[in-house]
Amino acid sequence: MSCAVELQEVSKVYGSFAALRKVSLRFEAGCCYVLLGENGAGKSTLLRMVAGLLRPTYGSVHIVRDAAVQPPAAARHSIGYMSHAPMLYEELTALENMQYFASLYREQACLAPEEALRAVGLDPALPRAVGQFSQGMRQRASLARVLLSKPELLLLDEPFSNMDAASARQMLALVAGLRAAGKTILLTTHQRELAEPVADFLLTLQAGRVASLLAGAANGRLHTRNTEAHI
Ligand SMILES: Nc1ncnc2c1ncn2[C@@H]1O[C@H](COP(=O)(O)OP(=O)(O)OP(=O)(O)O)[C@@H](O)[C@H]1O
Repeated sequence: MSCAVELQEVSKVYGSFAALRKVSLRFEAGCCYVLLGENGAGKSTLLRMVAGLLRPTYGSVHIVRDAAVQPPAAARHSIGYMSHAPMLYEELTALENMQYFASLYREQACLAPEEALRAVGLDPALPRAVGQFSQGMRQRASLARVLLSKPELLLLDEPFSNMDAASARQMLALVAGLRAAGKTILLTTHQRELAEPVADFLLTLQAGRVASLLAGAANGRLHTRNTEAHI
């Protein structure tokens, strides 16, 4: 099962300022959308709204899973949101972090902590605290935390930020693997050239509006759907 997302006439207004203006879009299930746009264009606002962390001032956001159409809050078990901040405990190891977050998913089948770390190429036995990790490792640990709950819809805010080129390529390969596993992915980035190979669609926002929606390099490339995939 995979999630599609529908936005109808969505606006987000702060005081007299509109961060998003009448955005109507459908994000198709199993596709990777790369969200582009200058600082302040509204990318994070859109992602946070799909995650159910922000409510639209006007309009509606719905998550569509098979026949079920739900607001994000009701579909939260299907949604994995990775924010700018890693949201990990710096003094704990990656495994201890995963064990802690897995313990929060009592009513939901989730990945084993070790499995989530291996899925992002981290050694669960690494005795180092996350605070001592490189930015690339930290971001991968953050992705592992998101993958723990086996979300079908992944919302990744700047997953390549502040990384060296090798770490960014590693993260990109992980995103490509998740796409191949049939996840729906919305990711924001300022690095268009880097992300384009995994994009089914490139969505550019400008001052809170959709400026363009173009086919990306991965568009039409068959997904190697792997129903056995755990990620
Ligand atoms: N809580 C808030 N109160 C007031 N204005 C806000 C709030 N959150 C966001 N904004 C404004 O809304 C606009 C869109 O912000 P958003 O973070 O979505 O942009 P972005 O495209 O993700 O930018 P960046 O690439 O810098 O992360 C910005 O002008 C921002 O200052």
